[in-house]
Amino acid sequence: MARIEPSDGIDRPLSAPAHIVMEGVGLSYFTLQQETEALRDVCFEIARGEFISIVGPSGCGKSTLLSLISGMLTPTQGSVRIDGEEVSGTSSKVGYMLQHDHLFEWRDVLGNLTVGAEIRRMDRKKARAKAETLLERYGLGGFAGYLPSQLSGGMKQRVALIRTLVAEPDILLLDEPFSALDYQTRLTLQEEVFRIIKDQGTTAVLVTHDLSEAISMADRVMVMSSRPSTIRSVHPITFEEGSHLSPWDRRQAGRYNGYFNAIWKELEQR
Ligand SMILES: Nc1ncnc2c1ncn2[C@@H]1O[C@H](COP(=O)(O)OP(=O)(O)OP(=O)(O)O)[C@@H](O)[C@H]1O
Repeated sequence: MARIEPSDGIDRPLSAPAHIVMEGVGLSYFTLQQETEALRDVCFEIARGEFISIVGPSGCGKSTLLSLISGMLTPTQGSVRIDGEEVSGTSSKVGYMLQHDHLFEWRDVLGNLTVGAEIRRMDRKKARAKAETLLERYGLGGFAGYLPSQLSGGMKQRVALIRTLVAEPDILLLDEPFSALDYQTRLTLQEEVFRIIKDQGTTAVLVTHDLSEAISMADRVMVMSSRPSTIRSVHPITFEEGSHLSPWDRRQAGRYNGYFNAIWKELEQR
């Protein structure tokens, strides 16, 4: 029987330089009626090019964590740094992919891909050329003139990913990007998105409720506790068969079930 590496849940120092660092991060939401403490004393480092999955109970603060990395939220305590610099506001270096594609229905695929460049008043020609190259590379070459309503759900999510990549982000934040898709499309897109991220060497942080997705895509899986949430444990995911197995191959690999059972038990304990 295949053995899995023991994981004591303790985060180890990175072997590569840190790309994203959170130190003592706390985040509370304030409304007229109440204060909601979402995160407390969150500390972690993510290396450049690393793929991290975040799992945890519903409402524990996973999306909040991504918003802090993206600069859409500012921590109430502690600091968030990217490449050693304190995050202050949003940046085109950080891309976001969400559960729903949020494509503009009245713009064709190419128009959707270049909208970010237009808003940021970047070179339109350059953005258009980049968009066309990416469409070609990722199998949507013939669809530049299609409207979103003429595409399948999986194709629309692929366009949403390409739209993010046009800005050449260093960091990709993925907030349940496959959860609205049917099972077969979800598996196919996981394969494609994984390959694209590895091709580009992008640092990726995936929030998901699907433990199988978390384990099959990530270098490390972070488990969050319930609210006020902190990082409960970190599980490095390694396979004897090699480090560049696709998500599909990882699911068939010997250590996969061991990881699944260990993390599932933790999630059950809350
Ligand atoms: N804008 C807001 N104002 C007040 N409270 C908020 C706001 N956004 C989130 N919260 C609260 O903060 C907590 C964390 O929310 P968040 O969306 O980050 O959790 P999550 O782990 O991503 O949830 P889920 O797994 O259900 O998607 C929740 O209790 C939520 O109700």
